[in-house]
Amino acid sequence: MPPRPAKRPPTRHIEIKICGLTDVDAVDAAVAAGADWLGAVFFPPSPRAVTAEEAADLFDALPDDIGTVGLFVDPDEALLDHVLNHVRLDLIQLHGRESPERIDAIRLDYGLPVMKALGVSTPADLEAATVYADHADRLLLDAKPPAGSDRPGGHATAFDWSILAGWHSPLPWMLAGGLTPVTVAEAIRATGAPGVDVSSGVERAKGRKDAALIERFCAAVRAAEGE
Ligand SMILES: O=C(O)c1ccccc1N[C@@H]1O[C@H](COP(=O)(O)O)[C@@H](O)[C@H]1O
Repeated sequence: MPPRPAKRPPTRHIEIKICGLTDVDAVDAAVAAGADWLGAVFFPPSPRAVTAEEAADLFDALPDDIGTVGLFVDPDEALLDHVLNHVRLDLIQLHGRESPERIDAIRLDYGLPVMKALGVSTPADLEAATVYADHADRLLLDAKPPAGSDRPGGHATAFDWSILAGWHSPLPWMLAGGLTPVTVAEAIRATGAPGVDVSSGVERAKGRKDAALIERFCAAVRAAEGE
């Protein structure tokens, strides 16, 4: 019998962030599926918003190798103080119009790394990455919100990934915006993203995560790692 071809081991680890978690079943599904980061949204207009107390319940018993992310939009001190007094966060995601100086202040005050979200629709938008390079720890590239929206992300829309051709990020980065279990492998191939972030694409209804979709999303990423 001819020898069975050796299974190709993954050549890299692509970080997976599941964002906008609101219930313990989805948290358990994300952990079981091998997510690296779990995100909670602290922005009241979002259909995925949780209170600090709810996030503490979701995140308190996580394995040590899973990172927790708090998503904020132009947060003031009162909100950051309140959340960080209740929840163990490993990373602060800033998804608003925070300036480089504001990010410096938040990093200094709270002693946590910051991932700055940048809205992308044209190549010129990538210039912002350089502006934030010496201020943030990570970048998140997301589609811009539709005009008139009450929130700057979580709209299940992707941007044109070809914009990233030849782009070299000055910081570790993640790709976001409209990713799904069906599209994420192609997104990784097209952009070379070292990390991916999903919210809407693993929901059965707005704000309601689906364990099977989380499992399928993570499996698609892990399969793409070996390509
Ligand atoms: O999810 C939200 O409601 C949200 C609100 C305010 C800022 C960002 C938000 N979501 C983040 O946007 C990206 C992309 O999300 P999607 O996969 O396209 O739904 C991701 O980081 C979400 O957590």
